[in-house]
Amino acid sequence: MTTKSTYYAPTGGLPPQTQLLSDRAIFTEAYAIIPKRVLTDIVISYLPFWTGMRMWVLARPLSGFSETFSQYIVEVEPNGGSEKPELDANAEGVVFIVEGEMDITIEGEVHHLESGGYAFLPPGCKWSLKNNSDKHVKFHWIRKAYQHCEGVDVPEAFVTSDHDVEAIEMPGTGGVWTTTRFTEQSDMRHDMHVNIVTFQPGGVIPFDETHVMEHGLYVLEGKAVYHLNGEWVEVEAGDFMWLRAFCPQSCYAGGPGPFRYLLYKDVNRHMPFIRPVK
Ligand SMILES: NC(=O)N[C@H](N)C(=O)O
Repeated sequence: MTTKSTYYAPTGGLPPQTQLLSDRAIFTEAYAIIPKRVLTDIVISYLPFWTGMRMWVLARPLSGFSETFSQYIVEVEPNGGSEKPELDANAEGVVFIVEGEMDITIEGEVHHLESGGYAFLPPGCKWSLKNNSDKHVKFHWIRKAYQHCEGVDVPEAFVTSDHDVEAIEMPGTGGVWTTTRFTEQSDMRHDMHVNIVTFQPGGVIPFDETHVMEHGLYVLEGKAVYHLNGEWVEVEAGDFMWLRAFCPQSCYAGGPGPFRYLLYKDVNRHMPFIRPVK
């Protein structure tokens, strides 16, 4: 299936001086909302061994105990990139392009990724990245410490695109709620899923899902009201939601177009054993 999508990609700079001060940035014990207008020059970060890049950190483990992932939006200038993007040998990652194009080299093979392009990078994978185009490229980079499991292989790297993977209807929803799955749910090599969830206008999660798995949700397109831990929050393209384990969640897609988000979820593992069994 080939359909072109336009994703929200932040612009940086500062909001105009005329902007109202009312804001929807929220941080509670169960969730955080980072609205798109918070993604300004004030919150820019950089990383070692990168050139011509800046990034917005959307999520990272806070307590060092129960949170599983970090998520960045990375902007790379023409000719920018990194020969040593990942410094942690046990980190796996997903890269998802929201604007522009770039080349990613994985184990010596060069792949050209455009908007909607998706790369899975397993732990220990050798990869590098370069923007060979004449425009900025922007992408999400989601990272997690891989949970090895004796007898289960580490998954291999792959490259695909939102445009090449068919969205699957959630049972009984008549197609108003679909999920684009980039890995098979039954593939036990994977301990994280980064999928795209799409609701057509009026589509709903009709009950407060409550589960131990964490989420990062970045709104790629459209708008909705999300019900988070008993509170209604309006969200739109460019907003980020960080949901801690157990945060009750449901939503209502407001239209007029589809409501789509990139969804991180930790899956397929026992909870970590903190102490070895004697
Ligand atoms: N908020 C969500 O989209 N949650 C998903 N249904 C999920 O947990 O897979």
